[in-house]
Amino acid sequence: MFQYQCLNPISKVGLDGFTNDYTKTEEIEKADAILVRSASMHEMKLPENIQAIARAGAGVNNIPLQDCAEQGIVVFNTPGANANGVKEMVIAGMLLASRDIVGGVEWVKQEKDNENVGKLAEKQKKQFAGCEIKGKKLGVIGLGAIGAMVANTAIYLGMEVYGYDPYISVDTAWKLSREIKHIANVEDIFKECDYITLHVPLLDSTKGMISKDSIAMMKDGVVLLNFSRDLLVDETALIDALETGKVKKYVTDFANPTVAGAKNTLVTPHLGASTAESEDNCACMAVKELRDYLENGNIHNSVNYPNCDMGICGVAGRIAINHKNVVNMISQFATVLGGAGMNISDMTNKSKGDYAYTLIDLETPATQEIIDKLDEIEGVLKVRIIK
Ligand SMILES: NC(=O)C1=CN([C@@H]2O[C@H](COP(=O)(O)OP(=O)(O)OC[C@H]3O[C@@H](n4cnc5c(N)ncnc54)[C@H](O)[C@@H]3O)[C@@H](O)[C@H]2O)C=CC1
Ligand SMILES: O=C(O)CCC(=O)C(=O)O
Repeated sequence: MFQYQCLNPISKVGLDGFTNDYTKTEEIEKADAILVRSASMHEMKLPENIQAIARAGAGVNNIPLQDCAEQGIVVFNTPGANANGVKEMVIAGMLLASRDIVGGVEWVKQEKDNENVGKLAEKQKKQFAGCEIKGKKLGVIGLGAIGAMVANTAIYLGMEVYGYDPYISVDTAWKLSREIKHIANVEDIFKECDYITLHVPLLDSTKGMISKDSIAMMKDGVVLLNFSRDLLVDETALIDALETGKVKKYVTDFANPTVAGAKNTLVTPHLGASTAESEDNCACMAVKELRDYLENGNIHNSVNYPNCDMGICGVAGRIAINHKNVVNMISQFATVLGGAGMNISDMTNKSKGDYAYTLIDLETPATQEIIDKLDEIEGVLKVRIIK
């Protein structure tokens, strides 16, 4: 039996993927797993009983990944599961920034009691007019699940698309339209593009990537779209650029006091993934990942531990060991198991950065005594009997 806690509302369609062996708890001390969306976990103390955290979404900047890894807690996300939802918001954002659609709608509302509203509209509409996106240059920074979809869709809309991602995955590269121009230097995007959209994770290396200097390189009247995270942009510098008209519009999904009432901003309340489809997709993927980890020890889509798969646990015994990626671990595991007369029938060891994971199938079920001995080995962070 397993217990899980939800730190945010998680789609029922996804939670229905848990079998009767799972129950929901409000007590973190009882939970084996946590499901989370955007709730910040940085100040939370995670008890030893927590085995895994699944972020029903892409961005994991709300989770202390390193601390979790150090506690042997595997953190998952759901790559691509909400990408279409965000892509549709980005396309909407480009259109809303191109004509003053929001201002026009507001104007009509204000004139709701004016019986000449139709006639007046013909006179007033020029103040809300703008341009089309067809033929304009769009720079996409970050060509992962979302960026690739935005780039491909913009091609269909007749835009000239420049794509920049020095770490692009082979899978995503295959999915990109051949009409997208591959940009090797992000400054070319700053200098050339009419619209620039950000689709990178918030990391130390990406924080503040849109700075006073990068804004200075941009074309006058550029539109900046940020559906990734607010800290990617030096928003104080951006507000100055919006005041002068250097940046025509800032479309952002991240409300904060700096941008909420600022001139020429279109701010949405983190709505990118708020569609029934995205919420269901993320929750289904998150639940699947947690179940495979808790029931079989397999890891798929972890952001702090390596992927590892030994299939469904149909053997007599299986143990999972989360440990530091240091020398001599496997021989120590084998010594403990061999010393207890336990024969290893299969084994996988994978590493990711400073952390590693070993799954061991045994011809006999593991005992608590063995687990305690493995736990004593220096560098071992967590040991679990799967079966
Ligand atoms: N507004 C919303 O509701 C949502 C926001 N997001 C945000 O969007 C971000 C991207 O999401 P996905 O596309 O699903 O993630 P992803 O992991 O599929 O793609 C991120 C891409 O950024 C690239 N990248 C990393 N550093 C870079 C750099 N310095 N310059 C250029 N490219 C760089 C990576 O190589 C990768 O291809 C998330 O990390 C999250 O912060 C994601 C989903 C919903
Ligand atoms: O769960 C949400 O609504 C936020 C989605 C998001 O920002 C993400 O997946 O990175």
